[in-house]
Amino acid sequence: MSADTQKRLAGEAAALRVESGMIVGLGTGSTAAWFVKALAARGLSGLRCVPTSEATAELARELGLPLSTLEDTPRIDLTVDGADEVGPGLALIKGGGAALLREKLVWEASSRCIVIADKAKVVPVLGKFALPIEVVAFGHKTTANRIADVLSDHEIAMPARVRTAERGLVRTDGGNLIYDASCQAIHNPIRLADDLKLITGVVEHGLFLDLADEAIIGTDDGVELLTP
Ligand SMILES: O=C[C@H](O)[C@H](O)[C@H](O)COP(=O)(O)O
Repeated sequence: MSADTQKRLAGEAAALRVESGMIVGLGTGSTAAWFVKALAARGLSGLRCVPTSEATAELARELGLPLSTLEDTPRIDLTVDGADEVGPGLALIKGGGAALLREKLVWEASSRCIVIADKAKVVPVLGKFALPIEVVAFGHKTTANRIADVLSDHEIAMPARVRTAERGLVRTDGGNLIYDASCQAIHNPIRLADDLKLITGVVEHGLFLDLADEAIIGTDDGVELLTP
């Protein structure tokens, strides 16, 4: 079974957790898109959906899901979102699609968060997937030097690299830049998360710790449920 089919199964299973009248946080990425499609197909009444990116907002709009904002609906009942890695205790790396800041704001405003992923995303130790770090553009090279110092304190030798695409530096929906830190193994995610947050110029990082209440993992045999 392909990774995409596993993502679809996870997205469809998560859509069944949504009830009419809920305020729902919509994640970003290819897995979250399956959830958005499955949710729209259910045709539930009274939903209000808070998207975590412009891309998700556009998809939800096309599918006729009623959109809201964190300003208008600051308390969210349930958020469903993908992840780049799902580690022990449902510690996550997110931000491969550069949406980590809005995602974290929506996750933290949610009573319940479900992460959905294909089986290959489940890892024994976080860090094979490069950790995204969102940085303000002003002085970003100076900020990158400070990030390198923190990484080196964590025995991570490779400095983080600014994310680029065909048209130059990748900008987030908020206009910031992304640095990707190739960590290989993050032995103390809590301390790394704290240390990165202390750097002026770092807006957010992709470590989502203690936020996911449940994981729905698509596998070749259906879905597997994980709890922290
Ligand atoms: O910024 C993007 C998000 O954190 C995504 O949820 C994450 O990158 C997973 O994306 P995908 O489902 O496409 O693998």
